[in-house]
Amino acid sequence: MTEDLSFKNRVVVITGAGGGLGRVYALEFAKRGANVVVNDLGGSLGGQGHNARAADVVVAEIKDRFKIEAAANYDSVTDNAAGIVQTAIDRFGRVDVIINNAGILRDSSFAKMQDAAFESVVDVHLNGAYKLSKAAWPYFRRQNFGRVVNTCSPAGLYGNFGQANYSAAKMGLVGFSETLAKEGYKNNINVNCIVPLARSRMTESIIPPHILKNLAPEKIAPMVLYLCHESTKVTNSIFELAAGFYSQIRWERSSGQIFNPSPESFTAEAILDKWSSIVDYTDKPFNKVSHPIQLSDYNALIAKARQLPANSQGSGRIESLKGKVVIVTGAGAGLGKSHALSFAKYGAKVVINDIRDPYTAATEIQKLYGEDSAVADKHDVVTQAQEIIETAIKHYGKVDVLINNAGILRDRSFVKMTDEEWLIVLKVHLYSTYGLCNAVWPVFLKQGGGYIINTTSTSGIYGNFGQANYAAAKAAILGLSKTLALEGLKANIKVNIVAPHAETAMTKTIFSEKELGSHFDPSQVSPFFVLLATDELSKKVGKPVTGQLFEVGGGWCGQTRWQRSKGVVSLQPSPEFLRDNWKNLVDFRQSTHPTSTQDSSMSILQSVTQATESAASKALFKYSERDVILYNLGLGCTSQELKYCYENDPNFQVLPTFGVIPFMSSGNSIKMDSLVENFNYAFLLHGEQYFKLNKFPIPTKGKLKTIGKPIQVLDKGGKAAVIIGGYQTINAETNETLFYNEATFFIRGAHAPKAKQIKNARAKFAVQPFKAPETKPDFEIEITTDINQAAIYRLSGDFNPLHIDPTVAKMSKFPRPILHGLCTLGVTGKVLYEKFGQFDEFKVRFTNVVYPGDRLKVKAWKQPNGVVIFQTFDLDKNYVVLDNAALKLVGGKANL
Ligand SMILES: CCCCCCC[C@@H](O)CC(=O)SCCNC(=O)CCNC(=O)[C@H](O)C(C)(C)COP(=O)(O)OP(=O)(O)OC[C@H]1O[C@@H](n2cnc3c(N)ncnc32)[C@H](O)[C@@H]1OP(=O)(O)O
Repeated sequence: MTEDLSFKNRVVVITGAGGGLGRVYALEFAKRGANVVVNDLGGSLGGQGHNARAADVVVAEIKDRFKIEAAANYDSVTDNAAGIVQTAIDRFGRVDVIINNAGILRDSSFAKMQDAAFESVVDVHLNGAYKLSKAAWPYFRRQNFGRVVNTCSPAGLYGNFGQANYSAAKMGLVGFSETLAKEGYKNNINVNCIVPLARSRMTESIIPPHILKNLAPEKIAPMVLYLCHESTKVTNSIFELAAGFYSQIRWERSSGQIFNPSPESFTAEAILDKWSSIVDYTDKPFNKVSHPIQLSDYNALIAKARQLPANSQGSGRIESLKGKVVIVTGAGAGLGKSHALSFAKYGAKVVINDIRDPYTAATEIQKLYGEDSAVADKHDVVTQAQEIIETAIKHYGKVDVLINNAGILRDRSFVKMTDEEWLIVLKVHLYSTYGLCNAVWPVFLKQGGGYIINTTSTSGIYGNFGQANYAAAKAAILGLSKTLALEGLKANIKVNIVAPHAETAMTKTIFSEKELGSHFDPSQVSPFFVLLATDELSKKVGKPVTGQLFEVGGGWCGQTRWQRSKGVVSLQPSPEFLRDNWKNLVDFRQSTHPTSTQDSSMSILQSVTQATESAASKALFKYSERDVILYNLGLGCTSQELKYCYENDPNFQVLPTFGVIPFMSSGNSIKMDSLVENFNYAFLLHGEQYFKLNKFPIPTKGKLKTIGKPIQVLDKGGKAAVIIGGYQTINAETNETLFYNEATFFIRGAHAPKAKQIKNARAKFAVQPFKAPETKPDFEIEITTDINQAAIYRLSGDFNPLHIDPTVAKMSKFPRPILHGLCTLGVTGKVLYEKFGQFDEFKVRFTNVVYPGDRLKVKAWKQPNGVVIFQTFDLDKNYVVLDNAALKLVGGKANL
């Protein structure tokens, strides 16, 4: 199919269209025949100022280039969203598409975040999108057609340091969109979310320039156009995209664990005992792993749960809550009261906050657990967060745990929802959660840690008819919490999120007839909250449990995470490309589970780099004397060594380790991301290298071709996956084989499932063990690497930013850029070649990281049959960096 998707006679409203993404969308829609309302307030990135020019310039450009009418609008989405839609109606008589794109940033660490920075960002992104959608909705319903694209961000899905406000707003848009999609379905109103990473005013300040250059807004527009076309049926979906990479992202819910729900044995200890099963994503007899758009079938789960015998309590007792101070908001009744009672049972002191009656619950707890066990607090969570924290400090001198539980419902279909109903629900759930977290944060920082458990809802995760306000607020809490978890990690503050399923006064209106009275009791939820606030949980898991989302109720406990399709890449994308490749785009068979903004962004950019390189690798590897000199310089050769640096020297030559260079340009004939799960280029390290030279000296120029294939794919206990590629390099003109390489890549955090593991035969020398003897070496030499060594070496073809870019190095968990493994190999190879002469086989294991500037010591031991075992040691770091290493001299002769 090649036919162009036309937008003739369609009217498209785009907010923030004076520049960046919005402008490119506007131009693309207009190019395809749409009348566009270019809305731009003309404000600065921080949201101040007013300047009509930005929208005018785009309108003029549209008219000039495409000879079609467009209209400028300068209203703010927060103050007059209806005015923006009105411009469409006044100028073009209808509105078909709205793109909620306008945004501002007010980044700051959570410790320093001001209320105004939180509120203004939520206001523009979330409330603005609500108001514009609300204004367009009646038109969409009447004409039985509408398309909405809301702009989310990786910061919303995964959290991002310094962006608590932005994460909340952007994730809020996900819950909001899911709800609108459900409500709009029967009127042919499609609502989707895009999660772009694009070059814009916003990203320019936070993404390194070499990455930015791939992030053109032109690569995002095709998806927006495709989603808005009348022939596109896609709705209620989320798409992550950048730089020509397009994928779908959806929720994945673990099969979880069922327990007998009766309070006698459904305890925090019982849950702790089965923790690994709760976070296990394999099918179980009672439940399958799922990719839902709604809550679990709790009726079926509780029916099965009730059949179970009493739960095992395991061997671990929970002691860490004794004397801890726990604030529970909305604790006068329902879930909050149940949480408070559960904490008190474990020896904690509870602050019972409730705006109506905190006293009855507090008295009940005091009667059970003593006068000092509870204190009532009647402050308003929306306006008196600070006072609530102070109640705890005044009575108990500290706060250890904050449970944000207070909530209200104002359910109403979107078409009827009033602005008051929207705002009050956001205030009670989202603004109060923010406010309380913000008020307790300095207390936790001072105390050296703390626990926050925020309450979300399945409506927030999946959206729910009639709950646009509640879904938006609860999803926003999710985004907020993910950022808090990231920011809190170093300070020992753990933040988790639970979507409870329980029948309370608040939820009475939304439970179906069938469910009411089926005893989804709060006691089936509270032990889970208790466990999340214990030290025992992280101790058992072996790392901090934080930033996680759980669904709990009726005796069932599960975890929910993001799953991303493998996606498709196009270097010259178009809406038609997406239409024609849609099946592949939404194919989840080779999915990943990104967990952080860095993780997600790096793997996207890697997919694009691979595709680019793969296109390039179809070409020849051509090299000249210039490339030879550059390679030799990259290994530290100097102008004192003319045979390596001057093409007219009679002995001009390339060092023999050049045999590892040509294969790098074809490395992407092996698609690493499809061989292992959770592949992330940022966590790839070169593990080992073997090569064989069939021709020496190596010609100083040539045209070569390399064909690579995976020969082994291994799993290292879930901690890493290893891919070993075999690469044959031939002279493209004579077909003569020049080199054979086996490269081992060690990918931290990846996993090779059984079905994908391969174990084909390897070269004999490559797998032979070569332990460094304990005897005195036959040869040793010190080499000082240059501080610029990686900067020069990369020009020979390995442009992995890990070796030059401090930001990428940090993402990969190194303090600064590291040296290429093959550079350490080459530096070592040079001194051994000069000492022992020509070799034809060579292998090493990279055992530790070398930093440019490090001093190295190479030691070598001559063996029978012309083998030389060697080892390279980093004198600055005091560790071995090349081990299990040997070379085989040509003809078995050594120059010793
Ligand atoms: C062609 C196109 C693609 C181009 C890509 C270009 C990529 C380059 O730009 C990237 C680079 O140059 S990175 C720089 C060079 N490499 C390094 O610095 C890595 C140094 N090594 C390490 O840090 C650790 O050894 C480390 C982290 C690798 C392993 O350490 P640990 O996690 O402590 O492992 P350990 O517990 O000791 O062992 C676990 C299992 O893994 C095996 N193993 C260990 N080191 C290995 C290594 N270096 N290579 C391969 N396998 C290795 C162990 O044998 C063990 O396996 P098993 O469990 O089966 O016994």
